[in-house]
Amino acid sequence: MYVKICGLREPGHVTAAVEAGADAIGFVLTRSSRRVTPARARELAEAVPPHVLTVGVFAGEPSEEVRAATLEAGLRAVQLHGDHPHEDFTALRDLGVTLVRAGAASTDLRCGALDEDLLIVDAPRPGSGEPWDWSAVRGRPEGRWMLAGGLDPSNVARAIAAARPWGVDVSSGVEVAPGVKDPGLIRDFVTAARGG
Ligand SMILES: O=C(O)c1ccccc1NCC(=O)[C@H](O)[C@H](O)COP(=O)(O)O
Repeated sequence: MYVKICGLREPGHVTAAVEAGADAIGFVLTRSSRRVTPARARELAEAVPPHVLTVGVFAGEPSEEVRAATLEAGLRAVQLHGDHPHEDFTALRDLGVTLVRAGAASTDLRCGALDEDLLIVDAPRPGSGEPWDWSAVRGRPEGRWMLAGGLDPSNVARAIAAARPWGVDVSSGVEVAPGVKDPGLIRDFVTAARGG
């Protein structure tokens, strides 16, 4: 099970995610209480080993802004939320990073439909921690897709059983306060996602 921990802001939490065995870690570079600057994302990402994907999270910014922030932060992946058109993915392809499309269950559920490499099927309000009916997408998404939205260590196994995703993505569910991650919850989430 591929596991992404999103919205990291502190070096100790990045270390906790890497040591717990996360496959990807996300830095929010869009409007959010979890937002970090590209310079801060670079500092945080510098200690991350090459096998872990470092992801910049965006929502609605023009592709030139996404490109500039991704290069400044030195990240290995771009995650676009919202109604980004196909052209935005095409425009970012030459960056040579992994392209991730994120949207609610009402969007096109075929991974690669907009030439993205990975798909995240999320709650209507990304990063809100609000659970939704994960079983509603069971059997519908195609390709490499992650389930997100309201997951936490106590429900992630049930969510996986309900939706049968390729991977999972979490932010609020490993926090003790809005925007404040907890190393123990990060470890518990990764363990639970992998059936431990
Ligand atoms: O996390 C945010 O604040 C955020 C803001 C705007 C766009 C995307 C955002 N997060 C994207 C993520 O990948 C989250 O991990 C995902 O939406 C799940 O969030 P949660 O329900 O809090 O676990």
